[in-house]
Amino acid sequence: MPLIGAIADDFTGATDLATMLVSRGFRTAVVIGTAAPAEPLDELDAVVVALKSRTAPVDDAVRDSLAALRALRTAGCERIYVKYCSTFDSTPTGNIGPVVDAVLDELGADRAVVVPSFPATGRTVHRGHLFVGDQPLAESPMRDHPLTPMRDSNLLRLLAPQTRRPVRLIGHDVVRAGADAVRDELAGTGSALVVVDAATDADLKTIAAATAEDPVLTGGAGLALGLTGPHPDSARASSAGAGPAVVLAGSASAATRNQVTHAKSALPHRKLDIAALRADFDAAVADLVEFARARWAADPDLPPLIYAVGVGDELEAATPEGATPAGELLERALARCASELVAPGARRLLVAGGETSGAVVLALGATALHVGAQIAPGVPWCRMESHVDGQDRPVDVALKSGNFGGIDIFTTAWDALS
Ligand SMILES: Nc1ncnc2c1ncn2[C@@H]1O[C@H](COP(=O)(O)OP(=O)(O)O)[C@@H](O)[C@H]1O
Ligand SMILES: O=C(O)[C@@H](O)C(=O)COP(=O)(O)O
Repeated sequence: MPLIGAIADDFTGATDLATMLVSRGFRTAVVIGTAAPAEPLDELDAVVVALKSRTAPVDDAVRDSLAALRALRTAGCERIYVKYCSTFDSTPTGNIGPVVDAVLDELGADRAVVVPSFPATGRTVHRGHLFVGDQPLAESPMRDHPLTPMRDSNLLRLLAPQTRRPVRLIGHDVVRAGADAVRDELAGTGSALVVVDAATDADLKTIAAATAEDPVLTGGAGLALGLTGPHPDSARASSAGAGPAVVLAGSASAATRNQVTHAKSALPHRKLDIAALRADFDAAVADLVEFARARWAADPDLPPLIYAVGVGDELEAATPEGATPAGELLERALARCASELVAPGARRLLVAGGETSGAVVLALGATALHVGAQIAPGVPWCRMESHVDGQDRPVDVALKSGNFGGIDIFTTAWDALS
């Protein structure tokens, strides 16, 4: 029976956590929504449920998370890991606090640690303040995220309006005193969500050791660094990696913009045109699909890049009266491009952005992702079975979190497949 059941609030987050769990010795399945894993449960040590709940209305996020929780419990998962973004992406009305509260209530538990820290990707927490590299969260590019602008760096202040429980802090002084000190401090907190400082991998291991008996863990993927599964050699082989490739970049995050701008000098590229999509969605998508197919014909080795924004491009400031919001329109467009490109041959897709990845994978009708080779911290290749136009086709996908990956990831990620 799986030991760990995880509920991830977006698809990039799900594969981020899954690749960490695999590296820590857990044979891990990623399932979409409440789909059952394809593997027999006795061959799994962890199941990660990928939801598209990060920016959903709070009631929907809680409902979907509880459905995932019940499915995981039915599958035999003993501990629950609530995975949210390492930059704590959420709004004042949710969804991190309400989902964690609902999971704790359902399990009859009263407390959970809150650990977004992931030093390998530059996220650290000091006195409850979240840093992205050297910048406090609210001074980082996450300040201007189109869906979840983060305007405060203090996790206690961010979480307080989202939860019914008191929010407390365990600082570095206690963490550096070791797992017993953290465990003692936690024992005295009563019912609470407890933000724990962590700036290094060693801190994450201390917190994981201190919470080894906790039924609920919450955090980014970093906290899983402190978990140890029973199968150290559980990494799966990558797929054959054959077939036409495409990059679909819907993220507006700073790292993705830089990656887009960098890749434009090497890859054939097209920018999504919001006005054209609003004027005639089908025609605008057909144009993008035709572009990609023509580029494959001209040079099968170069993946075309279809993207939303590069460095210096503006986000749409306000949605025109009665129109579909740009974010939703762009997600739908990239999802449709994905299904219309898989049908005629695309077998390798690199998708940038959590919401975008959710839209793409759902449009491709997949029910599970099988984690393969890692491209960068938090970004693995995954194998999935797509179901488009009544046909099943194997596809390799990499779901890249907006802010993850090196500058050249759109041109070099393919090497990890061969
Ligand atoms: N030019 C733009 N104007 C408005 N929204 C945009 C623009 N470009 C991208 N977006 C939207 O921003 C959101 C980015 O979210 P997501 O895909 O989760 O990326 P990230 O992982 O960087 O958060 C998506 O909904 C996307 O459609
Ligand atoms: O924890 C993280 O940073 C990622 O796993 C993640 O959730 C990123 O979200 P997006 O940037 O929206 O892809």
